[in-house]
Amino acid sequence: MKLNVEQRRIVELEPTGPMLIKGVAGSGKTTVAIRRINFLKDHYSHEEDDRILLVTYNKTLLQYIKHQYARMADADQITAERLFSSDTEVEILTIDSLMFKEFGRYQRRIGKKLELATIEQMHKAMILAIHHVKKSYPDVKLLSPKYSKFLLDEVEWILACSMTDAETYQSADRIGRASGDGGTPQKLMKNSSLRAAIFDVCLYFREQLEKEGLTTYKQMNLYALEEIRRSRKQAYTHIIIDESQDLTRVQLQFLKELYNEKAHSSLMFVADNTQSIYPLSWLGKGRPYTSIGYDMSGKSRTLSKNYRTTTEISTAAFHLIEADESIRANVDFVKPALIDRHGHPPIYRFFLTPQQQLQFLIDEIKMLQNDYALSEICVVARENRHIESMAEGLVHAGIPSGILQRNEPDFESDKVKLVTMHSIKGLEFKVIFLIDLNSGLIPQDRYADADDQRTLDSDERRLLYVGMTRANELLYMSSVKKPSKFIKEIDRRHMRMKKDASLRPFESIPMTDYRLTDQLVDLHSKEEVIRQWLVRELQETYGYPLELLELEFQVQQFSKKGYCDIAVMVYAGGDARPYIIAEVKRFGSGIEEAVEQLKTYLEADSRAFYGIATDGLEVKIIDRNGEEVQDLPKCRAQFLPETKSRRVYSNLKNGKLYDYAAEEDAAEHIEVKEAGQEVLLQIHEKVAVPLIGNVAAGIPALASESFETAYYLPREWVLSPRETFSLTVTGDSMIGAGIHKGDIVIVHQQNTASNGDIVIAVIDDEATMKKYMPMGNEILLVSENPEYEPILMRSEDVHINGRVIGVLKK
Ligand SMILES: Nc1ncnc2c1ncn2[C@@H]1O[C@H](COP(=O)(O)OP(=O)(O)OP(=O)(O)O)[C@@H](O)[C@H]1O
Repeated sequence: MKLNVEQRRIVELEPTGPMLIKGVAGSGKTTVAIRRINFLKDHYSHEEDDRILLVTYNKTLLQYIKHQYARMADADQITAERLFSSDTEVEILTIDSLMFKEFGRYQRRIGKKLELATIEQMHKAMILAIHHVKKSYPDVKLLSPKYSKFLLDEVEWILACSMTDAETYQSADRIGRASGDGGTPQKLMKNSSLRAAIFDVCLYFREQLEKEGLTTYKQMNLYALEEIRRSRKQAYTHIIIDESQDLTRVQLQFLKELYNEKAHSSLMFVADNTQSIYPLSWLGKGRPYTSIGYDMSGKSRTLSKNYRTTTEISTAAFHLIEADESIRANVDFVKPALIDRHGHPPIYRFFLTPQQQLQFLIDEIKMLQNDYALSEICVVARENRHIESMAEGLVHAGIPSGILQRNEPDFESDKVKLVTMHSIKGLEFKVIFLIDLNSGLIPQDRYADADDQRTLDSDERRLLYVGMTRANELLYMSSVKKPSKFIKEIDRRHMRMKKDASLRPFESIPMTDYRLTDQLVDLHSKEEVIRQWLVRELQETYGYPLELLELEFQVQQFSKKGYCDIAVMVYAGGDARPYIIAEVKRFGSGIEEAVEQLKTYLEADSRAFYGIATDGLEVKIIDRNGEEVQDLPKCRAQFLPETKSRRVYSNLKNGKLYDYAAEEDAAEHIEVKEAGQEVLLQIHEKVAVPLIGNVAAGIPALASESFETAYYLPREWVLSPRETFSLTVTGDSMIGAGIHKGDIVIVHQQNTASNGDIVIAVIDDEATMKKYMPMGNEILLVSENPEYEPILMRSEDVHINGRVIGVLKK
């Protein structure tokens, strides 16, 4: 794999103490972290005691890194072999294993063995603590067994933040913390008797456990920190901390103690706060690095290109994040930059029962097996119980499946993997099924207090974002009974109902937006909701103008008359005939009957080609032989009453717009008018401009060969016919300049450009269309779309492929 310019620069950064690498999901943070190890080893690890540590968040991630490297090409494998050989100079370890080792030393030193308390033991100690402290704080309502769960959580947080004295807790900002379980009305004010009481609970709780020879995971970390501080064993010259946004304060302090600061040492925090999913994490909540003793000003680098997923999946995932101001306001928030890698938009399905969802997965996985190994498919749910029951269902249906174990994850065997959203962090699969995205389950419905629930919603939203951004190629999402409110926040335009079909998921349309109402008898019928959705889909997604749609279209079946719910009429030889017919049923009522009805209509009227039956939940498309087909055809120009293809030509050479029409079958027959004028322009000479591909592919080296499609333009619109080509626009980075996906850009092949030109530029072997703005030795490539950040590049890293001189717009 070839790193991009920014990634390479980070790998080769000169070590200057603490530094921060911020990046969006899939931007290569882990990749960069691993590559950097060898760079440090080769150039900044020359003293005898120099050692390098890469810390991963958990064992799954550690195993995953090993697994990924084992599958890489030769050059990378050499990297891997160097890393995973029994090399005393480099260690790749989980934060837990590091701390557990130190905890062991602590126990040996004090000569006492401490066991991890079970949930029940912790609960018991908490109840004792509540009763004990209540005596001193009789007025504090929170001191009640009813709130033991919340108090336990708060105590864990106090310990995780190493607040070892009451004053620190009294003045702490409880960023991202709820104020109480079950809708406790009090907010936990600073310097209050409430906080004093909670801190006493914390002390007494620890005492109780210790008496029993017990400890908690968070307390164990504190012991480890105490031990490392005693031994002052600064063991590593370079430390790279992956997923640092999820570490607790104690864990961060612990790593700081391991850092052996020298003139050539480095401490690299690799983070993405948008993926911070643990409520006890310290930096992920937006706290500054100064809170752990580091000033990162001028020491941070950003990776914003998501290489893992397609633009379609990234866009849908980002919609979730965009809807939450508190996530975007985080100091270290990085807006993802989209890359020109396109694929299938996420598929969303809604089901009435878990059995329907299971059946859908079974059918879909069986179909996917033609293109994917089972090990490339992963099913992800919010809760363990959902993956357990899904695993059982899949195995029962004969699909080899297994839950990915945290400690010993099996990535190799050819089985569908199942995992929770928390555990999939850092991993990736070609196909992801996110199941049970149900109301009340994600986000969990835990607090009556609106502020508390909002805080929890943000955490849960990030969790779903993590899940969505794990997919390399295909993302499925599904809900049962009632969809999660997050689903509604993802614009339907970014989702599909079915694989390889353009149909978007069902959405209920308000009656005020109903279309073709003049053809309706009963606006209130239950089927109408479904029909209106399908009308909109036929119009917006498939491009059939409303004038072509007829409702209650009459089909003559011998002596009987039938009426199909929608007919899409097309023109052929001047006459309109039905082309697609549709039957709709009440939401969720099944489509078998509708499919049978369609078949008889298609038999009766041999002019119709396709039928579509749907109840909003299920959809089936058939051809006139009754065979199932993947999708409906989109509207084509020849379906319309006229046969000319009409476009607008925006001539960037003179800034004028023209109405442009070409015959569908004889492209050289063109008519051109200045926009809005009646008079046709005289065309003395025409040139054929070949369509050689799309913008993402750029202009190939041998662009002078003959190509199938060409657009004919007046000679004066181009500069030099032999160096003029056309490309289809694939992305939406220039919508502000009126250039949209599907438009055709006319490009003059050239290697230079002037300020303000729209150019096809190649960066890292990838072509892209941008506005060109030179700035000294660097070049600013600007998108005309606020969603995309400008890219500043060194001139030598940018290759100009051509200049856009005109746009043929639909
Ligand atoms: N320059 C590149 N070219 C092609 N693929 C890349 C490049 N950089 C990274 N990738 C690929 O993108 C995917 C994501 O990389 P990686 O896991 O390192 O990202 P990350 O930022 O750590 O992701 P996350 O935070 O979401 O876990 C991997 O499949 C990796 O191989």
